[in-house]
This record gives sequence, structure tokens and C-alpha cells, in this order.
Amino acid sequence: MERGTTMEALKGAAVSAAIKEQVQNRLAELDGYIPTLAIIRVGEKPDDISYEKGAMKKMASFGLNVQSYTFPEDISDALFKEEFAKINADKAIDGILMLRPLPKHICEKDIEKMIDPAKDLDGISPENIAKVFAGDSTGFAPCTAEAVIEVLKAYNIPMQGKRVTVVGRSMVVGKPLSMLFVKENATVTICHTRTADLKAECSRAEILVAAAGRARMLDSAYAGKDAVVIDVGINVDENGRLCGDVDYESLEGIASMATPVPGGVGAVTTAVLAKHLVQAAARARG
Ligand SMILES: Nc1nc(=O)c2c([nH]1)NC[C@@H]1CN(c3ccc(C(=O)N[C@@H](CCC(=O)O)C(=O)O)cc3)C=[N+]21
Repeated sequence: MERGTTMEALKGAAVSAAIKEQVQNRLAELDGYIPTLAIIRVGEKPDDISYEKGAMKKMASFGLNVQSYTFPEDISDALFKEEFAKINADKAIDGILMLRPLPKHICEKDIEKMIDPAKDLDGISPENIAKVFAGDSTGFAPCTAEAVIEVLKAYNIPMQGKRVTVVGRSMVVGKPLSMLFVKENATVTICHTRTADLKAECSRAEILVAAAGRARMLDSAYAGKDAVVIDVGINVDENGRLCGDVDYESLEGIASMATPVPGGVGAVTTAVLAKHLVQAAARARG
């Protein structure tokens, strides 16, 4: 089989830089007002802390403010809701990122209903979800889902009429992302743990998105010739290293382009969060 070194890496940094420019132009219209992001974390999960750190770095680099709120793992459901309500109502807070999942004793569903849709930057409220599913772009989509679309747009990869396979049906990536693809006029297949022939469904995709949350579950056997492979997964492998849902190296000579992990979609997710923050602030002040 022909083995080239022709696969193009779709790097997130370039996409993030383009979003930064956009954000700064919008920021300039706010007459010096600097929006503030509230990051809400319950407990000390390493996963949450990594994302929080990444988000804080991104906000700093984009010139945006962050206010961190950290609560103990054993905070009661009632007290957390009380604290959440204060942040939600605070006029000095333009947008909210709540790290998830919350500890099991806190009812996340209730928070989804409580959060002000205008501050719900990661698209967890019913109002934003409905808008995303209705194709109404005034709703905030989950940042990771939107980041996938941003990567494809930044690299001028056409979506219209393309066969897209999304592996994963979560409410944070798979489902909303599938709707964003439909809005771009793609033909979407959603795969999950009960899909009968995952290899076949993936192999015929022109754009393959891995969003299942299982380290290196997809390799070249799942990728069609010249496919564009987008890896949303952020896992830690047995050696403690960050790795995606896709075995990137194995795609060489088969896929035409692929996002690496780290350095792919992850870098774009926090840029989208920043974009949403400035949008939220602009709307609240307009
Ligand atoms: N509402 C919510 N949305 C999330 O998206 C969310 C969450 N809660 N809770 C926690 C998980 C986990 N997660 C991570 C993201 C990046 C890194 C990470 O390590 N990022 C590296 C590199 C990333 C890359 O370049 O691909 C960095 O920022 O330097 C880890 C974990 C997000 N999550």
C-alpha cells in the first residue's frame, strides 16, 4: 500500500488565532468594557481543573476577565443552588461555564433549567438546546460542538452535501454537533455503542468525527480514503499522556486531513467559549 506523509494536520492554534481576531473586533465595539466569565467548579476533578486552566489561559490571552468559583465536593444540593443563583443573577458576570458533570448528589437537570440562557455559554439550557436543534444561530451551542464546525470552516473544508459520520450521541458534542452539520447541509449519520457495523458507517464518511470519549477507539480501519478526521476526544492514556479517540498516526496515507490531540479541537473549544462570552456581553449591553 502506498504510504505517504501527505496527511495534513488540522491545527487548532491557527483557528483559535482567527477567532481571537474576530473576538477583538467585537470587543472594540464594547467601548472599553471587558466581559467577565464565571467558571464554576465543584470538587477537584483533574479533568475539570485541566479545562479550567486552559479556559483561564485563553481568556487572559484574549484580554477577557475570569472569576473562578470553587465549591467543595460535598456541598449540598440546596446550598449549591443558592450559590449558583447568586452568580447567575450577578450583573458583573456576563457568561457562565459550569464544569460538568457535577457530583451525583447535585441535580444537574435543575441547574440546566436555572441558568440564564443569555449567560449559558456552553449551551446547557433547554432554550439554547432548542435553538441549536431548530437551526437558530442566536442560541449558544456547546463550545466543543461549535469548535468542530469552526475548524472545518477555517480550513475551507466543504460540508454541504457531504457524508458526515459522528461517533457519539452526547448532549455536549454528538447530538448538537449533528444538528450544526445539518445546518451546514451535510448528510449526517450518528453512531453509538449499539451501532451494528461501526467500521462500515465510519469508513463511508467523507468527514468522520470521533466524540465517543474512548481512547484510540478509532484507527485507520474506520477511516475512508481521503477522509477528513476530526478528533474531539481528550483522554489520558496508560502512560498518563493526553490522547484522542483516534489513533492519529495510523491515519497516515489514508485520511487526507486530521486534527491532532493535543493541539486540535481542544484549542478551539476555549476560543469559542471566549467568542460566546463577548457575544453574551454585547447582547446584554446592546
Ligand atoms: N462544561 C464542561 N465542558 C467541557 O468541555 C468540560 C467540562 N465541563 N468538564 C471537564 C471536561 C474535560 N475537558 C478537558 C478539556 C481540555 C483538557 C486539556 O488537557 N486541554 C489541554 C490541551 C487540549 C488540546 O490542545 O487538545 C490544554 O488546554 O492545554 C482537559 C480536559 C473539558 N471538559
